[in-house]
Amino acid sequence: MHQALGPVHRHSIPGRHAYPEVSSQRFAPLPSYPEYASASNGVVAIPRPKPSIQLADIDPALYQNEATDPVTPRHGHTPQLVLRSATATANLVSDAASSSPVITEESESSQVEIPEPNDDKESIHPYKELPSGKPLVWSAKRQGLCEAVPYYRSYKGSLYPIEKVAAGYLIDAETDPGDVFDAQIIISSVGGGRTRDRETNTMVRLEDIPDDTLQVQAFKAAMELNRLLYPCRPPAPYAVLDYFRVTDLWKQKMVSTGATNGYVWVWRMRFEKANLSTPSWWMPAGKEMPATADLTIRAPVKECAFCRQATKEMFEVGWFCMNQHCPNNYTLAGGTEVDWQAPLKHTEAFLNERTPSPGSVPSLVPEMVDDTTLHGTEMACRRGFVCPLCGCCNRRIFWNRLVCENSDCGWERLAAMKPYPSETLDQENQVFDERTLRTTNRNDVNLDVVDFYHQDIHATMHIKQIIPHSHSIDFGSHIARQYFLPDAEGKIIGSFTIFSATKETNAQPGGPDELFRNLELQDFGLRRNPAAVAGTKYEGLTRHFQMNFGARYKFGVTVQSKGFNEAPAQILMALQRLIWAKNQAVMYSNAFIGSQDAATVSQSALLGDHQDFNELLALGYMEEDRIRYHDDGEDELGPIVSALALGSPCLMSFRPKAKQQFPESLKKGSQPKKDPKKKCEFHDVLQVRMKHGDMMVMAGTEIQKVYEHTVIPQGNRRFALTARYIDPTKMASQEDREDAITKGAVPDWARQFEYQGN
Ligand SMILES: O=C(O)CCC(=O)C(=O)O
Repeated sequence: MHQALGPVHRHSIPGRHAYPEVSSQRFAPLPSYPEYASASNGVVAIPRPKPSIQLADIDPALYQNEATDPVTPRHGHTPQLVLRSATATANLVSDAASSSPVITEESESSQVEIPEPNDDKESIHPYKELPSGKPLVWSAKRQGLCEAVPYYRSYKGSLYPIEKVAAGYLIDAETDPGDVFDAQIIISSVGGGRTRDRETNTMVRLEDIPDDTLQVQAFKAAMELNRLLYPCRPPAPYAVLDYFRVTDLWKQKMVSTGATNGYVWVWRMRFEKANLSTPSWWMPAGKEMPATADLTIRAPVKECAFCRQATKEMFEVGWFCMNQHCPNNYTLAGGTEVDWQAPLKHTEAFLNERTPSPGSVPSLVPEMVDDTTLHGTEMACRRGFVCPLCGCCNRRIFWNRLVCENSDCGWERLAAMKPYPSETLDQENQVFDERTLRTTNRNDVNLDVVDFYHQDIHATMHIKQIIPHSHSIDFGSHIARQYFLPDAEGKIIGSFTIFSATKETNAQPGGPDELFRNLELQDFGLRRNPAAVAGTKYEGLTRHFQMNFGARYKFGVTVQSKGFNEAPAQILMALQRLIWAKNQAVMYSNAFIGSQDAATVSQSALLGDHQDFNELLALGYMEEDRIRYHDDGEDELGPIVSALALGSPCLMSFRPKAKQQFPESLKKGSQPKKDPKKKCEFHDVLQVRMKHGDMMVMAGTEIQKVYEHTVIPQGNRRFALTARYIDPTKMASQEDREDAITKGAVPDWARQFEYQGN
């Protein structure tokens, strides 16, 4: 039986260990709140290794094509197209074979060496010649390419479309017979449609490339709009070739040993370099560059007598209709069937056709952002950049420095933060409030909280059937709302408490305002760290910046760490506030849980004596940064995690982990058919707004086992200072244990910051 609870009034702080008075709340039904994880778009990914570790805070864009999100062209660039990469030329047929681009020597634009790629390139092209030049823009990491250039932001798949028009293209690692890679012409197939053959370990085609794929449509659009297209290739794992245009797009029969009739229909395309008068760096030294383009050469176009469809004569065997649905397709003039099993060689006329210059061709090198009018955490600053010295595509790794990732280069520039204006923070809060209020009204959520305090739509959304118990506690300095989270059987496993600070609390000396204003301008070590496949070209950096203090916190990401005795005073001030919040949250949580029927409570929910925090992880978020669903459930962690929020507001959401047996009705969509092992995700059961100065406490080890949480900032500059206890006795080595004890000890001078909730 759960007891009925009466309202509590402001400024009533209950006595220690007494069961506090609490306010009961009505709960609204499951709201249809927005989903933040975007769905996959069905673009077929080029083959690549799976990340070796699964991590919650890896940049989500790595595993979903950014192009699936609504994309607006940035920097006002003409959409372009990119071609790729290390293995692309392995089987290029025809006259391109001996002249395919490979390793580079020196760039005209730079005296800095492009480092030797550390992937498989050399073993694939050992016989090929060095190229005559160097790319202006190149990248050792796919994430670097995607973050630094506006024309290729596709983390998955080979195509980068902008508003459904092909803008950048990565030449597929796999090739088809008839592919051409020349100084000015590239002929290739639309990506995707291949499957790995287990016996031969090669990629084979088993299915037609459908006409309505995103890729085919995007290339059609690019061709119709006469857009400039953009390929890229070795010598670096990713190297930008130049602007290209799609001149032809057609469907061709390709041999397939797996297909029932022995072939599949594949979309093919011909790219032509936009600026025909500039050298193509990827051509081997000594290879003659094409003479002035002859714009009069044209391959004849003929109409089929059966289907009336016009087809260009592009193969040496002669003209034939290429309409897949025409009864006369693949039949030569004399009635002989075209031998589609033999590689079809393109005619000289088709290869030598040239299109008149499009006029000015934009620069391949995006301009460095002029940040003089920015504050430093806006997206324009957060994006990567192309090194002005060596052309390397760089990710924004450090909070307030731009550093070229090419270790042979050394280019570096300070990117000092400017104070984030209070008015902008107010605006962010206002927008967030309005949005939340709309959702609140729409879903009739938590109205009693609004009514109760008449001032604060905290708009916590939760599902009444799942979280039936919550209460509010007024500390004067903070209003706390405490939610009791159950497991799938309904037993309480712990609590989540959010302490909302008043403006006066924030403004106190040593309070959140002062902490934020100090931390935002300091370099206290924040940086992004590899969260997946570190060291490879698929390495993914986290979507936020980290620095650890106190005992080392070992989770999937290796974060640099300093002892508390080396931490800035602001970190230790925050730590003391978090210790206060922890103690209050645990006291009230224990009081409520202790009052419940023992059968309805999990044993671990009631927390006995616990250690103070010995670790604090600082996270910095710039525009659009976030932390994905994850738990804080590492074995060495104590049962309580607490965080102080500074700066822009955020939304924190909890959902049961996919393996949990919560009601089916709580699931999003139905079981994925393609992958029966993949569990369906649950809806969020609790969403809480956290604003500047607020603190949250998660209490109970099982919470981390049953639920996962995500935090999505709603503005451009936010810090989260999250404290935990890391148990040295559970650490693997004596060295780690000693290190944790030394680094996790709070220095005596920090006792002056002890916080009493005032
Ligand atoms: O408040 C935040 O930004 C995220 C904190 C968090 O989820 C964590 O550190 O585990």
